[in-house]
This record gives sequence, C-alpha cells and structure tokens, in this order.
Amino acid sequence: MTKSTSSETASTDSRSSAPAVDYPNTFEGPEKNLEIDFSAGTNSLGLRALSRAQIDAMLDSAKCTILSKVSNEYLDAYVLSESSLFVYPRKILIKTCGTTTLLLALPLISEYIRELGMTVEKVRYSRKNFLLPEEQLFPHTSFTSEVEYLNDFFPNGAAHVFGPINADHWYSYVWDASEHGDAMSNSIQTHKEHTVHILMQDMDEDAASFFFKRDNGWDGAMMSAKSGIRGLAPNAILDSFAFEPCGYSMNAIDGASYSTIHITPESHCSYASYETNDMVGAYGPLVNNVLKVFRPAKFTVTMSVVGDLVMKDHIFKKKEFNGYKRRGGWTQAHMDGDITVLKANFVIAN
Ligand SMILES: C[S@@+](CC[C@H](N)C(=O)[O-])C[C@H]1O[C@@H](n2cnc3c(N)ncnc32)[C@H](O)[C@@H]1O
Repeated sequence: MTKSTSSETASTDSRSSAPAVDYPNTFEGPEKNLEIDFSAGTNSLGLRALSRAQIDAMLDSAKCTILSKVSNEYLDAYVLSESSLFVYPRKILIKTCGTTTLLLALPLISEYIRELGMTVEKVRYSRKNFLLPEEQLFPHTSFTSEVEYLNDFFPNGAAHVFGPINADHWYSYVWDASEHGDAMSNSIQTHKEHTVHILMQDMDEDAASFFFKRDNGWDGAMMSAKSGIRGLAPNAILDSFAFEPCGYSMNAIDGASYSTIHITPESHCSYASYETNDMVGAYGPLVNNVLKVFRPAKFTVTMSVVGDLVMKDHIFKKKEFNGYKRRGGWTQAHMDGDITVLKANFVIAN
C-alpha cells in the first residue's frame, strides 16, 4: 500500500474525487504489463519447464509472490500478490501493480531463456499513467527510465505514448527481433494475438461493495458469483482471490485464452482492470458486459494486435458507447513487429 500526493502528469488527476493527500493508503491499481514471445528452444515444454523456484526468484525481483495457480494443456496461470502471471511454452505475460518492479525480472528471464536455448522474438511493455508516480521504484520512476532499462536488453525498441498526456494515457514499448536483422523463425504460436485491456476508474459504489471481504466475509469464488464476474467467463477454469480487508484478483483460462480481472474497490482510488486475449471479434458486447459489472465513471480501452486487426465493431471509433462518450479522440499506431496498438478514453454521459 502506498501513500502520496500527486499523479503522473501534473494536470492529470486520475480520480474524480479529492486529491490523494486527503486519503492515506492510496493503492496504485494501474498495472505494468510485460509480454514476451520466444523462439522454440531445446525443451519441448518451453517456458513451462521452469521450476517453481525459478519462477519464485523471478517474481521476487519484481517484488511480488504467487498466491495460487491453475493450468490447462496450453498455459499456467498464476494469481500474484500484485496481479497475474501467464506462462505459455513460448510466451510469458506478467502484470503487476502497486510499487512492484516488474522490469527487474528481466535479468532472470534472460538467464532462464538462455538455459532453455530460446531467444526473444517480440517484446511488449505497456502501462497506463500512474496515480502516484513519485511512489514508484527504479526503473519505473518514469517512462523514459523504463525505456532506457528495456533498451539495455532489447536495443532500439519503439516507445510511444497513446492519448492525451494531460489526461489518461497509455505508454507502449515494442521490440521485434525481425526488425533488427535477426533470422528468427515465424513459427506457429499456440496463443492468440489480440490483447484487450479495459481500465476502469471511479467504480459505482454498489458494484465496488462486492469486493470488501471485511464487510461480507466472502471468499474470491463468492465475490465472482455475486458480482457477475463468473458470467464473464462461464466456461473457464476460474481462479479468484479475495484480499483482506478488500480487493480482488482473478485469472480465467479457457483453452488457449485467458482473461484476468483485478479490483481496487477503495472509493478514493477505485480501479478495476479487465484483460483478455480471447479473440471475440465483436468487442463491443464484451466491453459492455464488463462495464455492467463495474459501472465505472470512466474507462480506457486499449488493444494490442499482432498481424491483422480483426474487429467487427470498431469500438475505438465510436463517439458514444452504451451511456459513455469518448473523450480525447482515439489513437492508433502501427509499430514494429507488425503490431498495432489502439487506445481511447470514455467517460459516463450524464
Ligand atoms: C486486488 S489487488 C490488485 C491490484 C489491481 N492491479 C487493481 O488495482 O485492480 C489490489 C487491491 O487489494 C488490496 N490489497 C490488500 N492487501 C493487499 C496486498 N497484500 N497486496 C496487494 N493488494 C492488496 C488493495 O488495497 C487493493 O484494494
């Protein structure tokens, strides 16, 4: 838990309520996201051959720990003390919030993949602007510092900022081996390649009330059922965790697809994130179903796509969306590695 006073961009207050200085224990909900794709290596299990001790050590560098794990034939999904980790044979996704030091996991990741005879093919690092940037630790003290750190591992990655820098914005760093002349194979991956993030702020207080363990005594499974979260992934293996006194995290896996939700329900810094790589094609109904659970005053939606953009309803282009209006336009950039990133902010229409 952290306590501080200001937000990342001087004029950006990510909360609609009073400044954080009035509220001790503001939690930094917005997560750092690292997604790395690898070439095939010497072990057919790929990254899934890593031992628990190796994964624990990697997460220790990032300042978080494993709370639980579920698996299927495609991936291992871990709920962490600060968000989630997904491990596929040739892909790792780590998502951490608070004042974690996600990028400090890179030295150990590099060591592990050398041992497995793998090489890095694609790197994506992204995050929303922080509520309390001055609380962050090296190298997360600024996006410039994060990019410098990433560049030590992946020379000359492309760093972009999406959206208005004086409002909610999205930082994205992409590195692709093929852009650097390496002869990497374009081998078939077992995972999907559209990643959607819905980052919601100022949650409706009734919706947030489901996630206070101290008040209702529920465990994660009960919170999932009562809040409507279970209905977002009805057929998935769902692994949920209720924090004390409040807060909720869950991973859901369904075949090669994952979805993950993390909730900070405290009213002065309320935040909920939803992320999935499930390629539903029509993203409007998905976004709408997620919004119905949390009823936020505002949300940011981002998408990272490798290859062709497949979107039946271009939600980023919508000026109005089910009771919300778009604010600050929408942004799309085609980056290295045939990666397209899109981002838009929406606020509730009164
Ligand atoms: C569920 S965790 C995941 C954070 C996620 N990125 C988010 O903000 O939605 C954050 C919530 O759990 C609460 N919490 C309680 N104990 C915690 C712990 N040991 N580590 C992280 N969060 C904790 C925080 O106050 C916050 O409400």
